[in-house]
Amino acid sequence: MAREVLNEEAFPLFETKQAKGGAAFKLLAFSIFVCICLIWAYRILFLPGVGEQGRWIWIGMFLAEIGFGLYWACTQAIRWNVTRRYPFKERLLRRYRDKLPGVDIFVCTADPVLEPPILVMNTVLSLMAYTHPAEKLNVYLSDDGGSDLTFYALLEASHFSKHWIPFCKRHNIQQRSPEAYFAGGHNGQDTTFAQEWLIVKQLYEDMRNKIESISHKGIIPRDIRDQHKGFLEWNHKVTKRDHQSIVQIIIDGRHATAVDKDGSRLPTLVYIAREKRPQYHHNFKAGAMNALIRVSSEISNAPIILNLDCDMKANDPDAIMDALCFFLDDEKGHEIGFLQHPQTFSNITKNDIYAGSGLVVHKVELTGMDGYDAALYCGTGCFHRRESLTGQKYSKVYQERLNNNEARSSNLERTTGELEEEAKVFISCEYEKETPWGKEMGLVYGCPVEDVVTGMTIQCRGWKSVYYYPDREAFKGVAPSTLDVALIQQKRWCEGLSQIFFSKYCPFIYAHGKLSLGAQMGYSVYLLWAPLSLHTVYYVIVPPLCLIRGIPLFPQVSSLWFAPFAYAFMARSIYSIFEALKSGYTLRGWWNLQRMTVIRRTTAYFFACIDLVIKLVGLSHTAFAVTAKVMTEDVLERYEQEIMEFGTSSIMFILLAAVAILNLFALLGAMIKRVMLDMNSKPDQTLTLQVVYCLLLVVLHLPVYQALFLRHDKGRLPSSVLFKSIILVSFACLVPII
Ligand SMILES: O=c1ccn([C@@H]2O[C@H](COP(=O)(O)OP(=O)(O)O[C@H]3O[C@H](CO)[C@@H](O)[C@H](O)[C@H]3O)[C@@H](O)[C@H]2O)c(=O)[nH]1
Ligand SMILES: [Mn+2]
Repeated sequence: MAREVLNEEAFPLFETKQAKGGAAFKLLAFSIFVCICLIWAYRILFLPGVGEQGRWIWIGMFLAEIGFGLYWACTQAIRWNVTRRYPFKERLLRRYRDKLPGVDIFVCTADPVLEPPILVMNTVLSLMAYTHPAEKLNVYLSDDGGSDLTFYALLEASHFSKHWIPFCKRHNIQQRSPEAYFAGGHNGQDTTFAQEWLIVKQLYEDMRNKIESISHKGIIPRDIRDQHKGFLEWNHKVTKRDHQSIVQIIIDGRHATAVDKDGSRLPTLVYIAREKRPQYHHNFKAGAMNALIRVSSEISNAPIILNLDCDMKANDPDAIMDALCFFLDDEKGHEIGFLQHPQTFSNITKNDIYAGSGLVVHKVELTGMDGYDAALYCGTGCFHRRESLTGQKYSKVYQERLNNNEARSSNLERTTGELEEEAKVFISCEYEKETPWGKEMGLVYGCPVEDVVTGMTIQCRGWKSVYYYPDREAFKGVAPSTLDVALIQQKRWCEGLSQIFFSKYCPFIYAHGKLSLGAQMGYSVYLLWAPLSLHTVYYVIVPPLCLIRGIPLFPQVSSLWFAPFAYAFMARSIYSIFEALKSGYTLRGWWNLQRMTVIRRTTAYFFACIDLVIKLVGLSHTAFAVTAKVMTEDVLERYEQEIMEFGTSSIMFILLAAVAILNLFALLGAMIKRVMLDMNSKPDQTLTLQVVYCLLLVVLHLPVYQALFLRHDKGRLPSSVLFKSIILVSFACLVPII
C-alpha cells in the first residue's frame, strides 16, 4: 500500500488481459477449416456432368458453401484475440479528483409516440445524477420530434431532479433511473430513509402522471405554457419536419443559483431541436449528433462526449469515472479516440426469445475486435474524445486539453439568452452547406448505421478504440419485444452495414494498411449480412425442394464424405453452445438464438439485400425507421411468456411462413414415401442427411407452425399469410430443377 502511494504516478489507470483458452479454440478452428475444405472438395469432385439433372443446383450449393466458409473465416478472425479491459477508478480519483475533465452527454430522441417522454426523462435523470462533479457535467437532449411534449417533460424532469439527485447521492443509490429504482421497492430498515423514500417516490409519481396525462392528451394547457418562455417557440407552426432552430438552456450550470434542494450544484441541462425544413435532408441520427456536437461546443465544450439513445438509461453512477481511466492513462490514454460499452437491455426475457441480448456478440465478438484496438462504435453507450468525433487526425497534443480541462473559459461573460441565440445558428439547415460536416467532420452521412462507419473513419485517422464490458453494465436500454419490430430493426442495420461494404468505406479498401487484416475481417462479420442472406435462403429452400424430387445433395451416411459434413456441423454447434452458455445464455436461449439467426437471415437480411440492390442502382434513398420502445398490455404479456409475437401480415412473415411450410411439406412427403414404399426393400440412403436437415429446420420453425395453425390470440399469423405462403410454395415446387 505504502509503495502504491509512493509510485502512484507510475501506475497505469487500466490494464488489458488476454482471454483464456485461445490455443484450444485455435485447434478446433483449424480442424473445422479442414472439414470445410473437404466439403468444397466434395462439391467439386461430385459435380454432376453437363446435361445431368441437378448440375446447376449443385453449383449453387458449392457457391453457398464457399460463402459460408469465407464468412466463417471472418467469424474466427474476430475470436482470435479476445481481450478484456480493467480500469482502476480508485487510482484515477486519487490523482485527478479535482482535475477531472468536463463531460457533455448527448441524448437523442425522435418521436414522442414511439419514444414516450417519460422513458426519455428517466434516461435524462439517470445521467444528471452521475457521480461526476455537477459543474463539469452537461446533458443535452436532441429532439428530432420537435415536440413541445418532450420539452414540457424535460422541464418537469428538471424540477424533479432537484429532489432526485441529492436523494441518490446521499444514499449512494446505484440505480439512478427513478422508474427502475422505485420498481425495485426498498427494504425499510431505517425509518428516516423510508420516509424520504416515500416522499421522493410520491414526487416521481406526480411527475410521471403529469407527463403521461399531457402526452396522452397531446397538448399543453395554457397555464403551463405561460410558465416558461421556451413554449413561445411553439407559437410558430412547428411540425416534426418543418420548424425553426430551438435551443433552450433549462438549467445553466454556470450560475450559482443552479442548485438542488440541498444547495449542491446541478448539471447543465439543454433542450435542442435542430431546424428542419422539408427541402433539406436531415440525415437522421447522424444529423442530430452533429448538431449536438456544434451546440455543445458553444455552450460547454467539454473534451469528453458521451452519446446515448433515449432509452439507454445509466445503470452505474460511476461509469464516467471508469471511462476516464482509459482516456487519462499516462501511457496509452492519448491514443484512445473512443470507448464503447456493450448495448445491454433491461427487458430481455429469460430465454431471450428474439435473441435481442446479443450476449455472444458483446461478450465475445466485440471484445475480439477490441483485441485489434478496433472496437466498433455502436451509436449508444460510447464515450468520445471530442477531437476524434470532429474529424481530427490522431495527435498526442489533444491529451493536454484533457489534462488541463480548460473548458468553457470563453463563455462565462455571456448570458444564458445570448448563448441560446448564438447556438441556434449552428443548428440551422443552412449551416452545414459546403462544409465538411457529415463527410470528414462529425458523424458520416448517408448510411442508416452512421455509428459503425463513423467509428471506422475515426480509427483510420489513427485513433485507437476500446471496448469495455464492465461487471455492472453501465447502460440499459429497451430491446424490441415483437418479432416484427425486431426484424425491421435488423433490416435497417443489415441494409446500412452492407451498404458500407459496397461503398468506398469497404474495410478491405478504406482501412487497408490502417487497420489490421483481422480487424478488417472482423468488420466484415457485420458488413456482409446482406450477401450472407442469399446463401442462407438458398440453403433453406433448395434442399427441401430437391428432397421432394428425390435428388440427393449430400453424401450418404455410409460414405467417408459424410464425416466432414458431420464434424463441421457438430463441432460448430457444440462450440457455439459452449460459447453461448459461457456468455450467459440458457440452453433454450442458445436454441432461440439459432432460430433467430435463421429467421433474420431469411427475412430481414434478405429483404435488406433486395433494398440494397435497389439503392445501389439509385432507385431509392436511405430511410430510418425508429424502433418502437413501447407495447400494449396483451403484447407485453405474451412477451413475458416468451410466445412469439407475429400479429401482422408483413411480407417478411410471408417468406418466413413459406420456408417453414416448404420444409414441413418436404419432410412429410419423404416420410410418407418411406412408409408407403415396400417396407422390405432397403430405404434410400442417399437422402437421409437431407431428411435430417429438413427435420432440423422444421423443429427450428415450430413457433411458426403454432402461429399459423394452432394459436387464436392476436399475436398469431393472420390467415392471409398462410394463404399467400402456400401459393408461394406451390410456385416453388413447380420450378424445374436443372
Ligand atoms: O431521425 C432520427 C432517427 C433516430 N434518432 C435517434 O436515434 C436513436 C436510435 O434509434 P432507434 O430507433 O432506437 O434505433 P436502434 O436500432 O435501436 O439503434 C441502434 O442503431 C442505430 C443505427 O441503425 C444507431 O444510431 C443507434 O445508436 C443504435 O443504438 C434513438 O434514440 C432515436 O431517437 C434521431 O435522433 N433522429
Ligand atoms: Mn434503440
